[in-house]
Amino acid sequence: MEEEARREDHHLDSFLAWAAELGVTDSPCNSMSQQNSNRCLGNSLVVSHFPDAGGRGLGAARDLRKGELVLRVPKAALFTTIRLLGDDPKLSSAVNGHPSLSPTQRLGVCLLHEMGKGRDSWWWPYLKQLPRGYDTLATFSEFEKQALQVDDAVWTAEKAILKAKMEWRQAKLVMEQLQFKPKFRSFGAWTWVCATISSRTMHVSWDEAGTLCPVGDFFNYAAPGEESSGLDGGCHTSESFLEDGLLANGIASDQLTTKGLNSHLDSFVDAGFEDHLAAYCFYARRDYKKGEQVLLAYGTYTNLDLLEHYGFLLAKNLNEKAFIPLEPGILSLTSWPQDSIYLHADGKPSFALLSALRFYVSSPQQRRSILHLVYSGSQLSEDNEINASRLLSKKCHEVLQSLPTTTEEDDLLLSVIERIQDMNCPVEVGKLLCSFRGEISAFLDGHKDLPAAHDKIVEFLLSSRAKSSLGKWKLAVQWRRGYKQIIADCICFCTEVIEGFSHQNEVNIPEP
Ligand SMILES: C[S@@+](CC[C@H](N)C(=O)[O-])C[C@H]1O[C@@H](n2cnc3c(N)ncnc32)[C@H](O)[C@@H]1O
Repeated sequence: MEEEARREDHHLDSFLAWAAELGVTDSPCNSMSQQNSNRCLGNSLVVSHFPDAGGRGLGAARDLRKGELVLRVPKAALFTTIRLLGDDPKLSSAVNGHPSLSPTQRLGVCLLHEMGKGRDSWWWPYLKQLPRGYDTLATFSEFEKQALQVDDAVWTAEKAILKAKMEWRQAKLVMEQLQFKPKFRSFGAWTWVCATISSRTMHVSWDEAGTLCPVGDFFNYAAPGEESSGLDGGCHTSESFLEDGLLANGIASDQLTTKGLNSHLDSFVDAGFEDHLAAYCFYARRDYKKGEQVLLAYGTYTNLDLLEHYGFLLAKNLNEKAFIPLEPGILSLTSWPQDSIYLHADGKPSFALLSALRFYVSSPQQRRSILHLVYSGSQLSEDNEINASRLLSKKCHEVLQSLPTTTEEDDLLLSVIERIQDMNCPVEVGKLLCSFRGEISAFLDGHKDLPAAHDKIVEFLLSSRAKSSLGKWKLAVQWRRGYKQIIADCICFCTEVIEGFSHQNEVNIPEP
């Protein structure tokens, strides 16, 4: 174990030295300090481990101020399709010979081609830093997918898997033509490459697939808007650094100082490629104390989005939404787009959902005259509000009853999964297996090739294959647990609304 950690540290040091040679730096523009250093970090950022927020990430090497430029990754260090094809005429002619490939497929083929070169690749120090496995939905097995329980989520996973399979079949032709070794043209390799691209690329204007950005891709995620509830309260970030660069917002490089940026913070984006500096630039979204993790807002995502594209979810996600099945009658009466009809993270119905319910429970004779009130979000009457809340509560109860496990069962399951994940002693795993056979049986049934003997099952539960699957199973259970919590909170919200009206009526009853 120690030997492995030492090896990883050594690889990281070599990578940071390699990046420094390419001009990657966390020093201010025009600073000479980096010239004496064989590492690209240390002035503003350090690589650290944040077990509860993304694992490896970048911490503040000193106190940082909101808007400070904290990292520059020059174009020469960006892993893009154009660069890779430009460096390799054979690769270029093969990839360009398949014009139907999407930008992501093209980048995927380039990345697998480079991986296939192993140590001979110029990019090897960087490639060694990429994760070996991912937990994105496209990598979920049938069992892990079904563990999501909610139809919408299972379907999202199914679509992600089907998309990866389709893209792989198309890309396989060019990978065969380039004589990739079987390991690098397998479906497993393709899901790895898709997850790498989906979770690590950054937006550039010249390629829809984006760019891999060495060192820049060490930043972990915090949802946009969180910084305003943190230290400073005033910074509005735009949607995502995947979307827009600072210069796209019209800021010239000579303004790239904290002071210059502050006047532009209303349209603040924490990262983007800047033509003037020919570099990908990263900015502090808020003030940071030395040692704190410096985070980026990759975009505004629900937990299912995060799981699909990045393979993780947030315990507290203000952008979380829960969609509940509603009969077509409710949906067809309004013109709200379907994706605006959901429950917020705190269980309250979205504006569109509440309006749709108010309209649905109103009498057909009334509907024409109240339409403008419905669209403006007004309450229509006490009865209407109570009926809308009753209907929503009923729908939520139906959803919870239709799911195979309760939140309490999910909590127990999560604690069992965590205990197995933490164990490395066969005797302890054996005991846990005896105590929680019921909970674990679905997981074991999901691994069809497993021998029935107790000691073989224990051996399997301690294997890296089981650990990877346990990690995905846990994510699926955490996701459905969060979904059920929102539904339960919505039931409480509806009860409060209904009780609020009866309480008002009691107060208003005139004295006899
Ligand atoms: C761009 S990379 C960030 C660096 C990554 N931790 C690494 O070691 O290379 C994005 C990945 O980091 C992890 N990650 C980022 N932010 C996270 C967070 N807030 N919580 C958990 N995992 C996170 C996810 O695995 C995600 O796919």
